[in-house]
Amino acid sequence: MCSPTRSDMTLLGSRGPRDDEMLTDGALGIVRMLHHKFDDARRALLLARETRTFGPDGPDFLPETASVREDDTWRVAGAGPGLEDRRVEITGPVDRKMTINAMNSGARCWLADFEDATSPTWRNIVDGQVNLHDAVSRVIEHEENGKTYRLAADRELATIVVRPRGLHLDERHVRVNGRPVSAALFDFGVYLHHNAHRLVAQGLGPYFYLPKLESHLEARWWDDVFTCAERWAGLPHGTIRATVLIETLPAAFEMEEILHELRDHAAGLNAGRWDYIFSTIKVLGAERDHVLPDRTDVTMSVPHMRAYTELLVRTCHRRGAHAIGGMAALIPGRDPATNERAFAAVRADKDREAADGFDGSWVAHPGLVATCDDAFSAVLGDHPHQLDRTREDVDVAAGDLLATGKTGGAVTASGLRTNVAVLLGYLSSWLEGRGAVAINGLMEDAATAEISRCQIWQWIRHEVPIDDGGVVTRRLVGDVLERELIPYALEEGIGSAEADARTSVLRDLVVRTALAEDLPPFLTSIAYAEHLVEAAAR
Ligand SMILES: CC(=O)SCCNC(=O)CCNC(=O)[C@H](O)C(C)(C)COP(=O)(O)OP(=O)(O)OC[C@H]1O[C@@H](n2cnc3c(N)ncnc32)[C@H](O)[C@@H]1OP(=O)(O)O
Ligand SMILES: O=CC(=O)O
Ligand SMILES: [Mg+2]
Repeated sequence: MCSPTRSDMTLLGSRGPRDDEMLTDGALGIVRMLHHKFDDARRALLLARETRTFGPDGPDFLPETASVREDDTWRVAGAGPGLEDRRVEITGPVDRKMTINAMNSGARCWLADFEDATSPTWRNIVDGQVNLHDAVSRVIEHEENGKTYRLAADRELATIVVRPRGLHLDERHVRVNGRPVSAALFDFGVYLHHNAHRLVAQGLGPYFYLPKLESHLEARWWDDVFTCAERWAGLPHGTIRATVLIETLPAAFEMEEILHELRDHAAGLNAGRWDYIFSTIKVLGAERDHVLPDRTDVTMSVPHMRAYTELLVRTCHRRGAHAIGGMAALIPGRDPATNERAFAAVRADKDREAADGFDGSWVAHPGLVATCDDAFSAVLGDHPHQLDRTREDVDVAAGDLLATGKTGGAVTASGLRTNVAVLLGYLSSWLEGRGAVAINGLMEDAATAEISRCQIWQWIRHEVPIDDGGVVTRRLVGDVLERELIPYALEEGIGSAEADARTSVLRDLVVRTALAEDLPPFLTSIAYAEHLVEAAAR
């Protein structure tokens, strides 16, 4: 095991008032140890993602792991204490006010998000750890607009499930021998160090959501990380519990294997629908037969999305794991009529999931907790889950997961304009440090922005005809982009240096990530390196 001294470690980010409490020798010691033990393997896994190829029809179930799928005898560890009933989970960034609001929301769990909902500025990341530590210690407070926020004494608080950043992201403000550490290991290690023992003493545990996995080998990597971190921290094996997001197309073909690799630590799987659509376009996008219509037409009831969620429930329940549903993006706002439609749409989404056998689901806003709770309670009653519904009726073949051609819908001029507008709106907010934002009554985050970007790329690549008689070309998108940039220029003052600077950053990011010949794997990797990293860490 590596020594906890950290003479080879450098911190390059700005200092906040409470950093000394978070960036302690103990916290950095575990990050450094994990870096030495696991970062080469992480980089090898990322390389394997780049070089992985699929057959002409796309991914398939792996022949070499058939025995894992066929073996009926193994089960996962399942829910840890405090995770037995997950009928409603709220998600959100680790911002101080939202931490308190999420904990108090009445949801059973809170997905505390360093990933899709967080813009990973160094300050957001370290302050997020401060907020989590204060929340776990039950001392968190916040003042805003004359209101004091504190944890409710009169109701059960949400169980915290932390989502570290994905394997593809570096944390450039922390270096070991000059090399950035993995953002995932940083988020995981610092949280575990500061909170695991206190959580266990509270009758809970260190719980994690694992985002954007692409193979069971990545699950094996995480399992090794957990086992090593448990030993380092003096926690019994299996104290850590993970819920894996099945949110990439290749992972949908390896759900069983992912659970098997993590079986001593696995609590469940989640149907991360937005990244799943993004990944589907990324993996199949070069094939004309797989062109997807406007985002609004890629609903959860189209055949390939349905196959994915049905298989997820069946796989989970066969192995004793919770199946957690995904995010309906509609959120309440100020207009009562719009709200009524949003509540009805979210209710229908949660009703469908509950009827399909999911054990709980996600909401993006405290105003939707009751809607999700009602939908699941109507099916679960007093039972904490429905693991006994084994869904043996489900029979999903590879072709069902790849049946994008049966999606229906259309590519429209309005869908194209929306994709450009959402991408700009999201990027603009992300660059200012907000990783989730409401646009036109919908929650937008890194995953939904990725869909917009990839759809633009896919439609250009295939010169897809649109409803106004035209065809999507780079030139057409360029025109739409210039029109959609006007509000940003107006905000700064047309012709001003600020307007030029803002629009040129946004334009450049869209051009390089959506209009490029080859689709870059992640928008956030490019934008992070160029725009979020503080000067000292570039
Ligand atoms: C694809 C995926 O990965 S989904 C998961 C990742 N995405 C997310 O987690 C998004 C979560 N949702 C959000 O971040 C927010 O709801 C947003 C940004 C979309 C909208 O936030 P706002 O514009 O602040 O909404 P709104 O003004 O209606 O909020 C009302 C109150 O609810 C709070 N609130 C809203 N959403 C949340 C949330 N998810 N968690 C906790 N509190 C919340 C606000 O802080 C505000 O509190 P206040 O009244 O005390 O000031
Ligand atoms: O993380 C969730 C998703 O839908 O993406
Ligand atoms: Mg996601």
